Amino acid sequence: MQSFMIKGCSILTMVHGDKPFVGDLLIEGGRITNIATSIDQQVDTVIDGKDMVAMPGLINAHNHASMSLLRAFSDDLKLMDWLDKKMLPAEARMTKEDIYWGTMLGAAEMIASGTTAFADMYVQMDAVAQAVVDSGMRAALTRGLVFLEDDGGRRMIEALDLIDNWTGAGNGRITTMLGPHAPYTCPPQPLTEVIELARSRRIPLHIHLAETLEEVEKIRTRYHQTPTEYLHELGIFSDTHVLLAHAVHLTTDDVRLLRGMRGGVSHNPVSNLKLGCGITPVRKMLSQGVTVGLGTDGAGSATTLDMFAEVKAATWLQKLDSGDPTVLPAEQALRMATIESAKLLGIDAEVGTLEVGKRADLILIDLNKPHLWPVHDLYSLIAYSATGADVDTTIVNGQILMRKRQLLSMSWEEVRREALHRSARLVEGL
Ligand SMILES: N[C@@H](CCSC[C@H]1O[C@@H](n2cnc3c(=O)[nH]cnc32)[C@H](O)[C@@H]1O)C(=O)O
Ligand SMILES: [Zn+2]
Repeated sequence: MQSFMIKGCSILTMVHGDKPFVGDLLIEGGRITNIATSIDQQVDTVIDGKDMVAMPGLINAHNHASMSLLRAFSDDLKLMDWLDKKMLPAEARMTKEDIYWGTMLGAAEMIASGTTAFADMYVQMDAVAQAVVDSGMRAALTRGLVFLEDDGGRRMIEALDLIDNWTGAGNGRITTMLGPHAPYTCPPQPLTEVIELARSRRIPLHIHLAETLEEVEKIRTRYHQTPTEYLHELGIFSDTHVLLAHAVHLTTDDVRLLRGMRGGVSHNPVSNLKLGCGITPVRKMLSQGVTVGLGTDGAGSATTLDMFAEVKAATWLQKLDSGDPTVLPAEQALRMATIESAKLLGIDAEVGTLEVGKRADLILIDLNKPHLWPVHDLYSLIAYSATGADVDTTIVNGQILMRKRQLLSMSWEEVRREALHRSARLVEGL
């Protein structure tokens, strides 16, 4: 594995309390081995960090990467119409190869916009995992489990196959979870079985929660509970690491049920805004000590996987909701997109900050642009002015996946061609 040094860049470690400074970063054997104002050491490659900001790669805590094939195909619909009338019929046509190339398209977009790791819930997970290995990204993968009809246990078998066959693949870049899809697609009995299995095998869980008012009504009619109470009563928060996606419609009492939980919430503000879902009670969650990270959801709904957009939307929404521009300041919003999301994926010991000993998952942002000049407060500049297109270099596990905006782990021409003809077939007539 190559050793290399990034010289003379502004460094945002994203370690709480660290101040930005100009210095060098040394990467050897896939890990960060030194960070200092000046490092004198022979390396294979030196990257000039002039006008660059180095920071941890962004971590997308909730995605369905392969849905990138369905980007901009059915926007401006209600969530349940979008899902039932458009997504599910298109997804029913997806082959393993479609899902591989859809995930490659998602990975291309993520790498090109500075995301180094993501949590994904989908089907045909061998194809997703292979795309993660090939693209060089890091991912926490789940086979989504919908229990609306008897499938003879097929989905569960696939979920466990993913865990048995792919955990640790790609030099440890792949981790796995169990993914009961949502309270409205998982009745009590199978959901209890999944929770028990997760507890006994110490497997983390990934589940959608309380995304729409429609869901809240459905669960109230069926079980006379809120979606959060439903999960709580089945014991989901007692011992297991749980990644909750959305968690928009939570009462104050619901938020209290999350206190002390392992894992936390992936807040997906762009998707919530676009689908008109509501405003997630992020401030209440934070005040109860709940970990809140950021995610995009699939490009089929969010239409973009650019985590810089999530950072902006997250902080703006809380400022608007509270009428107080001091809440969720830039630095905190950026921490949500890095180390807090890393905690949700259970990989914060390895990534999420720039620290000696951690895996080298980092990005360089090019400041030599009119909208990123001059530099006063770097956190503000990155949170409020930068977009994914300003990322110059993306590194995962010490491997350079994009340099000077050229994707290196895949052929963009090939991904582009495959995505085009496959997506056309998926949506034909829908
Ligand atoms: N349909 C599969 C399970 C797939 S899990 C992932 C599912 O999540 C769906 N999905 C994507 N975004 C959202 C969302 O925001 N809320 C709810 N479901 C979503 C997506 O369309 C996909 O079908 C089965 O029956 O085996
Ligand atoms: Zn989702």
